Amino acid sequence: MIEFRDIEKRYDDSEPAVSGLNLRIPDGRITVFVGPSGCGKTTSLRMINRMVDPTSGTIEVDGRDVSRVPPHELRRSMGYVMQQGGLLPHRTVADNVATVPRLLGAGKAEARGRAAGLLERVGLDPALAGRYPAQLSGGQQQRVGVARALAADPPILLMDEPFSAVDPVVRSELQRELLRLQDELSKTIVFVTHDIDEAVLLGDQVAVFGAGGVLHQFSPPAELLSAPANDFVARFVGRDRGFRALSFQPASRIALRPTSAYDAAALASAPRFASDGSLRAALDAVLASPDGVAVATGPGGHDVGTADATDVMAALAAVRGEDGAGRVGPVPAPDGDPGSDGDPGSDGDPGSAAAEASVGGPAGRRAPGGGVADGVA
Ligand SMILES: Nc1ncnc2c1ncn2[C@@H]1O[C@H](COP(=O)(O)OP(=O)(O)OP(=O)(O)O)[C@@H](O)[C@H]1O
Repeated sequence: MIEFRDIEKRYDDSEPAVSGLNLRIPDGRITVFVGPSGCGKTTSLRMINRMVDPTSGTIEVDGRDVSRVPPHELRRSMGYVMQQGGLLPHRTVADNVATVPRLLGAGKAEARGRAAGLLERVGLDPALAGRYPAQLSGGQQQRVGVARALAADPPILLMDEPFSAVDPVVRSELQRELLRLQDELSKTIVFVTHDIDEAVLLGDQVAVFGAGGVLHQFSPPAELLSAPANDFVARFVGRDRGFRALSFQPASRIALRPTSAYDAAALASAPRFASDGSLRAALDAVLASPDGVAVATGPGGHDVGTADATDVMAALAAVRGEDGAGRVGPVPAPDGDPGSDGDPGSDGDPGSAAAEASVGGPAGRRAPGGGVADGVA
């Protein structure tokens, strides 16, 4: 576990970059730091591996105060991926990745073999291994950056806006790839972004920062969407948070109709959604259907029933009727902010409801069957 205790960081006499930060980052999960520009996300991330030292307070990793650990030793246990990949321009892709095992004492052949395995793992075409970074696309460079960060097999991965410089399609691919990798590797990942959609998609836990490096909320994404801690978080999450929250409700709540009730020809071309996916993906399929009817598929890909908008809304109404964590909405509109665009700028509300920074219960990242990954992209 990574624990921030009463952390403050001041670079100079101006407003603190981070203030009063108390946070416990769980092992084996993805924790996302999100917030508008300049709110201390990168500073907080860099204090974990001592690229930046706090002005006061302590950070512990597995109970060890990081200020007592030599930075080079600390960084061996933490991979770091930055926005531009941070690759060495005069070394080939394979050498960029093999450098880390070489530094850790592996022989040349072993390091090369490990690099090839890692590049395959992050989905990079082996034919690109001999190229130089400048000969790769932005998305390919980021894959190499992730492979390099994983080369020492560190338990912790720090990722600073790793996908922000690539186009939306590649970004979505990289996000899915990261979730797939994480299912295999279960690293403790701390991921910085200013994009709330990315935070909600990737995070098991999401920390929302505001002006002056104040933490406003630390919650699983479903809770962030259904119960923002204050007006600042509500504005940051955006007006369509109710729709986004559908990503966390299972499509299995829909009472499906038999496929035999519909015209076979219309059925063949109707959009599909996974019956074990999310309500959001189901609603999307229904809305995309010319006839307003979508077909649910089972785990083997075969058709198991159909649904229309009424069926999806009935499932939603059932969810909304329930108490507790399954709540989708409604969420009270933030005072005086009828037209939020999801980016509250720097007009945070540091004095409002204190951020709850303890880590509770199991994370609720995705609806059963990984439906969110499809639904949010
Ligand atoms: N080396 C530095 N010297 C002085 N001030 C700094 C330094 N690094 C960051 N800051 C200031 O600290 C504050 C927080 O910066 P930080 O980079 O942590 O924010 P951020 O939330 O990651 O922003 P962005 O999303 O724009 O990357 C900002 O006001 C920034 O100007």
